[in-house]
Amino acid sequence: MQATRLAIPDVILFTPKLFGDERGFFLESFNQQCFERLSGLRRNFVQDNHSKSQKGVLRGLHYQLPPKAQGKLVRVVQGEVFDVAVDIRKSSPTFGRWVGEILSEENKRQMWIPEGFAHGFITLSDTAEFLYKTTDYYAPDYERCIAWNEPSINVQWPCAEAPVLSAKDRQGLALNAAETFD
Ligand SMILES: Cc1cn([C@H]2C[C@H](O)[C@@H](COP(=O)(O)OP(=O)(O)O[C@H]3O[C@@H](C)C(=O)[C@@H](O)[C@H]3O)O2)c(=O)[nH]c1=O
Repeated sequence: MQATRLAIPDVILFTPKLFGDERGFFLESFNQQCFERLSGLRRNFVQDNHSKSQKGVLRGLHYQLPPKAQGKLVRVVQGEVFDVAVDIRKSSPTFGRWVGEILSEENKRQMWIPEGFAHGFITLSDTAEFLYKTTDYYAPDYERCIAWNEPSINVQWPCAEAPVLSAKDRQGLALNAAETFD
């Protein structure tokens, strides 16, 4: 496993070591010791999630507030997405800034989205299956959504047409109206 810190260095891109042979391939999709060594963090992942999306579907920008904040370790096992993390920690020098990376079946990369970040992705392939581990349980009362197209964040989503959104995501808040992290 190789780790690269992104322009917001608390967000980490992991590239697993791939063992290919005539049967196919093998990789370690999660190894607690490697995660701790490469990130310098100790986290207890308690939930695994799996979603499938059609092309043009955008899910985000989502987060849970403390005491139910979630760190997320995300990856794609089928298809391709553009995955985005937005720093919403008020005390951070990069508050309101975003980073984005392509995650795909092909590159097998994983992104660590720490607590204190809003997260979203857009599906670039016909379909995409998205898997992620979280450091706390789903808690709908603490769940919040910032609008995917919040102008002050200005994520450069790689899509020409209007994305497909859930009813909830169409109600995403402006950054200055959203509860964020102290
Ligand atoms: C996220 C989640 C949803 N659900 C249910 C609630 C709802 O009926 C259905 C679909 O939920 P949503 O529309 O919120 O799913 P989705 O839009 O895929 O939400 C996810 O988006 C990405 C970007 C994230 O970062 C995740 O943390 C999560 O917020 O699944 C759970 O039971 N457990 C969960 O952990």
